[in-house]
Amino acid sequence: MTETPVHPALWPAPLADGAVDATVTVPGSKSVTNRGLVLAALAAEPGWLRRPLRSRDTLLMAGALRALGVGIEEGVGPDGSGEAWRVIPAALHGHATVDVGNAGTVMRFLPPVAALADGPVRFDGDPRSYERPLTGVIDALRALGARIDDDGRGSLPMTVHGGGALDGGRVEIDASSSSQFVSALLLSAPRFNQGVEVRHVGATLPSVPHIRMTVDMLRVVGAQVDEPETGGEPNVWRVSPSALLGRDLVVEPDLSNAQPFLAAALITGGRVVIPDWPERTTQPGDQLRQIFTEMGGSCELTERGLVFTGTGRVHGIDVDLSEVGELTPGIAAVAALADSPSTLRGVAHLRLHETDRLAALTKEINGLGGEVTETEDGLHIRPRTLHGGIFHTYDDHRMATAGAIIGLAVEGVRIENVATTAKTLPDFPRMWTGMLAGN
Ligand SMILES: O=C(O)C1=C[C@@H](OP(=O)(O)O)[C@@H](O)[C@H](O)C1
Ligand SMILES: C=C(OP(=O)(O)O)C(=O)O
Repeated sequence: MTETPVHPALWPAPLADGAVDATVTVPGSKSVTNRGLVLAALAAEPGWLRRPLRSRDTLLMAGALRALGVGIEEGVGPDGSGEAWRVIPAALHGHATVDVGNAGTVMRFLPPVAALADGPVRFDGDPRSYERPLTGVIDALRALGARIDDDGRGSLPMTVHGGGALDGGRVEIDASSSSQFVSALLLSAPRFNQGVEVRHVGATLPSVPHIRMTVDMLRVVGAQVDEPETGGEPNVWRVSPSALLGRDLVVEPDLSNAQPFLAAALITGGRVVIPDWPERTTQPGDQLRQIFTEMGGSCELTERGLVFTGTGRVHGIDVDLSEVGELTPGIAAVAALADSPSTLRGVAHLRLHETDRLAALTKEINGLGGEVTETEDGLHIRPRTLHGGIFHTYDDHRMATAGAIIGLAVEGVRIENVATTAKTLPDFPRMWTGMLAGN
């Protein structure tokens, strides 16, 4: 978290005037869309990405790949249904510039791709991107044969001097500050001359389901991956060199972006249906079924999608969120409205996300009269009667949606810069008012 920003745009978060009852169609997953784009760009033949998320993070990814020479065209999928991107791989060229914005997936997943380009690729982004950890990727790529000029900072801005190919091989990294370091190396590894063996040597590893998502998606495009969860050595992933297939991939709804809508049902004692909730998924948001059930709701996976129902009673929770860190802001918001205290653990690395999320949540919930304290690796939240006020977002999409959740139950909450939700959910304000209108 940097200094409290001054922003003219204050969005009055709507107060719920009863139990919500709505069906909310949630756009595609950011994490799946950006992995899908990278894998399709590295494939040996064209592929399709259907129902991709179109938000700041994914448009930055598409724009960067186009700058490297990849064709990404608008179209309908091969079966004629649904919006789609057709991805046409090409020889990756250098002398390009990549704007990462504040997208972790772009700033981590693309430097290995740039190492395969045939010239320099300059990476730059929002001021916050300079502060987010990147050394794991930079050091690993150097060890695998890449030349990177970062002026010794270990962070953005930097230039990757693509050599047209990369040796690859064995590398040790400390991914305790971001699972995306591991995902980044694995995603491009089929194109490294020797593939890769990544060994994580740090004390902790956050967001493991996101690494599982990387492995699953690599396998879908034909890559051979050895990994801990299917009998491999703990903390070691191996990807063999191979050509990748061009696939027709349908992107699942973003389950982490379903969170505020599920929270609305939980808090108001209402019901929200999320169509197309996958039966099996590596998305961490799937764990909301369990977490929000423990906090007082109930859910059922039906043909219509996930039906989530609340009673209006919300319980506190003691939970380790290390696997699902990106759900923390929404869970903290619900916990602030609960009937008992909560402890959220295992998420120290959130201090280096879009903003310092632990500091930001503490400051903003306490600014509304709450009692949140930071612990070494999370938050302790004692519910208090909250009052209205400005909820600052620090350019963090999940801070904005967390404020909206609180605003359902607390009159007079105004969200500063709700437009920051465009990072992953550009239509959030309209979707939110639509849900409250019962659409
Ligand atoms: O690989 C991914 O798509 C993501 C991994 C996680 O990052 P960290 O491991 O840095 O928490 C998650 O928080 C982020 O929203 C998306
Ligand atoms: C941490 C997040 O994003 P990023 O991909 O930028 O790391 C997030 O979406 O909560």
